[in-house]
Amino acid sequence: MAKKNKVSTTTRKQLRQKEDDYLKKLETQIEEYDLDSTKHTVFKDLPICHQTLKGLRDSAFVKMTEIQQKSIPLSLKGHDLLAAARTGSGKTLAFLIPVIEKLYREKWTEFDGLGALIISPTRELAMQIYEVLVKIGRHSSFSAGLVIGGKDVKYELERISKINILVGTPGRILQHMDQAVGLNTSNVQVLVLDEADRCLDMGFKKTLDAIVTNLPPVRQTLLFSATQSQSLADLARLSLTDYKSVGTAEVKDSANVSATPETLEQSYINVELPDKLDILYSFIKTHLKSKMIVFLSSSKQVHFVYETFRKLQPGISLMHLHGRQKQTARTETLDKFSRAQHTCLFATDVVARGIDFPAVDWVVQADCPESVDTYIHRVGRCARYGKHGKSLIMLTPQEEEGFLKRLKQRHIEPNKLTIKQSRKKSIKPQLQSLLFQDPELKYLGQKAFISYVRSIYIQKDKEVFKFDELPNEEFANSLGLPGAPKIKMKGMKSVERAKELKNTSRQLLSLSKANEDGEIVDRSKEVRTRIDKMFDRRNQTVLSEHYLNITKAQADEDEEEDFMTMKRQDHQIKEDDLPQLIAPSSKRAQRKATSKKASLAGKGNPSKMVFDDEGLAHPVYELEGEEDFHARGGAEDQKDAYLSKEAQVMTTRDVEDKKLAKEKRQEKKRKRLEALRREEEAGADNDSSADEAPYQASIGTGNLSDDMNSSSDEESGRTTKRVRYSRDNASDSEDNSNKTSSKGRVIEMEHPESLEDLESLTAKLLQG
Ligand SMILES: Nc1ncnc2c1ncn2[C@@H]1O[C@H](COP(=O)(O)OP(=O)(O)OP(=O)(O)O)[C@@H](O)[C@H]1O
Repeated sequence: MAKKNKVSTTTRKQLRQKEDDYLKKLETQIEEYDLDSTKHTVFKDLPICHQTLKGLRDSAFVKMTEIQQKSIPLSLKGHDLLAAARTGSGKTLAFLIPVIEKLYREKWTEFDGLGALIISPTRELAMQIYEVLVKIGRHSSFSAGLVIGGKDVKYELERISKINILVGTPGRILQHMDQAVGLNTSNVQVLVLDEADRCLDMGFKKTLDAIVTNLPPVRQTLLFSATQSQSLADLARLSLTDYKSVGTAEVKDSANVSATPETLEQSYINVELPDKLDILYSFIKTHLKSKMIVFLSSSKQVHFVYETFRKLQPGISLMHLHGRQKQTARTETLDKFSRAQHTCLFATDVVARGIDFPAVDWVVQADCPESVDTYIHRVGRCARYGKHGKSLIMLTPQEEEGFLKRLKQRHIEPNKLTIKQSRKKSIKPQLQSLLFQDPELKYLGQKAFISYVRSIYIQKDKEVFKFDELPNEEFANSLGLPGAPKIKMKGMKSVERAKELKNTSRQLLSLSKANEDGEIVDRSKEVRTRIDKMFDRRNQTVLSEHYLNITKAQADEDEEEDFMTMKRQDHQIKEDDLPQLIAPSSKRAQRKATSKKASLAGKGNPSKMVFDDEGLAHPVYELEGEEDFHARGGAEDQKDAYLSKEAQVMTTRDVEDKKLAKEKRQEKKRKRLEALRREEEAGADNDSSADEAPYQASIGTGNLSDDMNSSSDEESGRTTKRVRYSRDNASDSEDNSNKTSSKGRVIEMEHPESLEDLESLTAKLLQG
């Protein structure tokens, strides 16, 4: 046994030695590795471990892409890196391989905690990176974890301490850093930012800074992106000092090099904004055998186009994906779209970056992107890894010149396409009819309109996006809306901004038929059809429902319209016409407002009015036997006589009513006593005097006393509790015919075991 142990110890020592030798050899190979990328074209040439090589081979990765050839050796040598390469050129592997290798060479184990942190700006991208990591790292012994928003944070918390390589979105990673006791970041060896320019931009600045302050200053940092826009100051935040750049010059602005894939065929069409949906629909109809992504500027746009096009049934499966969907729905769509052959996905820029959808034929940018970078990322969803792909961007006449100029500066020159009029189909009537039938759709349309207008308004590049020139009314009609929703700007901070908005708000105000003083122009003389009116009515309901129910949750949902509110132009009603709907603020005042008594108070005594044949109202005495009445004299003269006569009648009636009520009461009590007597007789046989545990309960207004007993009914085989019911009821004391004293009168009942028992007991008591 001892010998065996000795052998195994020796073997272990030998193994360790062998491993150390292997690691030393790897280190030497890395040091001596020739950085001339043309010399090494396959992964096998790289100084990386067997396990990683096997993982790559199993995943059918054999030949390296250009960015991989250039960047992996540098990363292996331990340099910080700023790498840029076209979309779909294999950047994911370019950073994952060095991460795995670094931990391998450091002999990382699960007890060493977190060794590498990979940050991605979107959940979808993080998921994808994680999948590739699991694929190529399947023969390694590290543990990997994915932390993204929308997932169960508690579940993640429990496991996070054992993770060696963590992939996630900035917000969720920081949340874990704040919450997870087990997440020790003091040992992190490598930090990776995928889509670095996005991670570094203002939206993520604070979060990223907070994450970085939790990391050790001595570490390797790798930044990857298809576009590079960050300043040196941004890089300094990440303590990138002596870093190497790969491919950044090409991507940025070197002469004649476009940042888009060479295999991508790019085109554009000039489309008037109100024709956009017609063209989009016609495009989809003529590309039914394609897999395409249609980019729109906002979630609301996506939602609206998806819902309406779905109803129009173009003949291809439709999907939609945007950031306001639940994570499960997003993941499901992502998965479905990846697997589908012919399909159309309407999406926001949430999938513009990094997502590797297989075999996408077309990328259609229905709304102009905010920048050339976004354009590059969007079109990069097709033509990936050397495959062929096509892109189409729709530019309005206002956007065309400016955006083409921007593209040209980055050496992107899409071909102009024209639309065959014969293939163009107008869907405006269908949209109008759909929105007319479905108020929810109409509501979506209004939201889509507003979010589009807003998206144009907030764009920084005013040479491309001209808010003032938007054909609002026509655009609204093209969405199927009867008119442009009125948009009220909020939060205008600077005078300049206010000035800028003056023209446009005037334009919008004129649409709402109100003059500059805010007076409503009389629309009664306009010719309005029955359908117009119905439309208005429905619309009112929809809006009121949504706007009256705005809660905090909804406010979150509507954050996009933070500085805008919507008011339908044809909803303007003069304030005088409206009933007072101002809600009282205090609870007391609210109670008062809803109390009938309070609402009648202060209105004086009510007087009954009767309407004559002409519909005129009269006090009741005026119309009683009208002719006789007038024969007896004027109304004022007869008023007092009439009132005293009526008072006499009422007194007589009152006496009769009281008498009748007393008789009814006596009859009821007589019946009740009879029933009680019958019950007492029937209950005498089963009575038990055995003391049992007290039982407390209360039913209705009667009190069950503490001396309630329960007994066991052995015959029936179930526990039957008997309760002594002592009633102290004021009405009983009035009853002189009752010989039993009302106080302490005992009614013995079966204690209710079930709800039915309870109900029957209540019924019995009430009867009694
Ligand atoms: N060496 C390789 N051999 C074969 N296929 C590869 C190789 N490297 C990457 N790929 C494939 O190329 C596609 C694009 O890779 P990846 O998603 O890493 O691109 P990317 O440069 O990160 O793109 P983006 O800029 O859009 O994020 C993926 O399907 C990936 O599997």
